[in-house]
Amino acid sequence: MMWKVARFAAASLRGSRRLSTAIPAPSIVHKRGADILHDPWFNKDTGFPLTERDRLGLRGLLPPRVISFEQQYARFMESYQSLEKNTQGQPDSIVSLAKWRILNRLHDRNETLYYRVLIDNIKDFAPIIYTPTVGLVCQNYSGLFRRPRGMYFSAKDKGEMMSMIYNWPAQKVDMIVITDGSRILGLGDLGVQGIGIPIGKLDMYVAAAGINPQKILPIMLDVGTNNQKLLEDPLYLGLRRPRLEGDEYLEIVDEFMEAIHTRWPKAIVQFEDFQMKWAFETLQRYRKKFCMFNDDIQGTAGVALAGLLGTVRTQGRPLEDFTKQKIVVVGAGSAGLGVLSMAVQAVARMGGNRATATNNFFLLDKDGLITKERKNLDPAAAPFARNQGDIEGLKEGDNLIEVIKKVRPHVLLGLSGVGGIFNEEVLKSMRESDSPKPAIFAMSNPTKNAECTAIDAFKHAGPNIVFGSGSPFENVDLGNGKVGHVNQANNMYLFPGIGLGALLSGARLITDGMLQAAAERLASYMTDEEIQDGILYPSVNSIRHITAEVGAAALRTAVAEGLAEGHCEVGPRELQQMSEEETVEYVTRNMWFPVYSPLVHEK
Ligand SMILES: NC(=O)c1ccc[n+]([C@@H]2O[C@H](COP(=O)([O-])OP(=O)(O)OC[C@H]3O[C@@H](n4cnc5c(N)ncnc54)[C@H](O)[C@@H]3O)[C@@H](O)[C@H]2O)c1
Ligand SMILES: O=C(O)C[C@H](O)C(=O)O
Ligand SMILES: [Mg+2]
Repeated sequence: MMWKVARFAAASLRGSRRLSTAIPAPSIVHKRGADILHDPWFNKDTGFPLTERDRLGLRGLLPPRVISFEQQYARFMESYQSLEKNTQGQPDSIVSLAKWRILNRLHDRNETLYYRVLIDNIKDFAPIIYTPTVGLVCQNYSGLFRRPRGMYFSAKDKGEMMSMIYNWPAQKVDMIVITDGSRILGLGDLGVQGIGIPIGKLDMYVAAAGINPQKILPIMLDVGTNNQKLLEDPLYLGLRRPRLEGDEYLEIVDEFMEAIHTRWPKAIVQFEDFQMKWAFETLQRYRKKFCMFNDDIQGTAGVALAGLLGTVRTQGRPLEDFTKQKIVVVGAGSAGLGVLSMAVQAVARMGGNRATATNNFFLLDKDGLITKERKNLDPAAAPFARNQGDIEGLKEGDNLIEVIKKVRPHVLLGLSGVGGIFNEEVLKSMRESDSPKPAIFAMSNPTKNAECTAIDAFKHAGPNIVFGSGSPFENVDLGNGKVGHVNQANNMYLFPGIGLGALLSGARLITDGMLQAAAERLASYMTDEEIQDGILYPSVNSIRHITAEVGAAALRTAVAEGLAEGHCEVGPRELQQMSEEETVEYVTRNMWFPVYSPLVHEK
């Protein structure tokens, strides 16, 4: 990694705001003296100018020299580099956690500097503050816990949430990510320790969508855990009781949603990492009432759809040929079913027959191929259940190898949470695919839960595959100067834009139309040349630009569907009059960018 101050300057210029050269607008602070130094929203560490030190009662509380933002930035990056050097050769988990700690300490102390280093170095830092390290952080939460972040609502707070919500110190909240910790990545039920996920997702909201960090709120809904190990751990920080079920569970979520919308009626709520039954139930329950979405079902679906459409393009075929792609999905959970539902909508939009849209889809769960013969067939999976024998020899419960051999799919997509399930034999069988460029998506997280590694995919399935994974892998050297490109098929390419588009349009709801528009914009982002090289998604380095485009697409659809009520001083009529280009400009202009703003004290 090359860290240079020059890079800081270049990266800083990329943000649109800085081009105005204007002095940043002042921030109002209601504190004075040491209280400011202990508030990461306002703290500038040694960066407080002398006049500000005088005005805010800070004189004498800091060493006399004023250090510039650039110097503070360079100093942090040097510490980070040293840590990288000093931990060389140590196990990955130790190194990743050490990196997470140093970033987290900065986060706790000085948010402006933290978000600036995050934005400027997003490709290197996303794997630390987000997937995959965030999974490790959740697993080790009790030991890592120093300071709380976000809010915790537990089953014990029933009847109190309406008043508790006013304990949050910020006046305004725009973006909320909530989990109940019941399905954290592919790591299962982690109870209260799942709070790391909303924190990581919201960091991506700040980095990618420019949501102001003073207006984000990570939420943990602690309704107990069924993880026996945690229940027996004396240091476990959550409720030590089995999970609430049925109406008791829903009453808690209902109360939370009412409380949130009483205090912040326009806040957007993203549901994250709920076990499947509650993921679907809460989505159905709230999506017509509140501005909310479920990222695992809907965000994932859009990213996968963009990847599937890109796959069609890699084969040099027109997009409409998507209707002819044979797709095997491994994992019939919230994510897998979300992907197939969106794929059906895409087929219908391309003029395909909705009734026959599922003809080319094959769905497996832990018991193998799902057919109509399945005993206790889950109603959510029923639309994708095959008829036995509609491809020769295909039958209920066929294992993955049998399905691949009989179907010869164009795409193999894993959302099972089972690491290594695309083993050598499975990958080799993809060589018989009917596609000249078979696609393999190992979308489960974190890294050890990925269905296969990138190296194994190219090694066993062949160098001409297209590859995507939920967690990041290095590109693969295929020899002779050829590179096997690794796409990070992760919902981070969509959820920030969906949330931002909803926020800036003032959408009452998040509709299928908005989600489709977001996915289609992502799908069309790549050039034909990139697609030919197997590159389906843009570099994480350009995530702000992608998010602006995706956000604008969602916003325009909200306007077209008559759902946009406007945001701040921009009303629905003005939104309606904006051209496509102006919408993107409007979205970009509204992204928060971390700079030290002058602090003005008000009682
Ligand atoms: N890349 C992304 O953006 C993204 C987004 C969402 C979820 N995910 C990942 O997808 C995984 C699943 O998430 P989910 O919410 O759908 O979980 P889930 O628990 O709802 O579903 C998991 C599904 O996998 C099936 N399964 C388990 N073992 C299997 C096996 N051996 N063979 C075939 N199927 C098997 C289960 O029967 C179930 O249908 C997680 O690892 C999660 O991290 C990735
Ligand atoms: O969190 C991620 O990286 C993607 C996704 O939401 C998941 O649950 O795995
Ligand atoms: Mg998730």
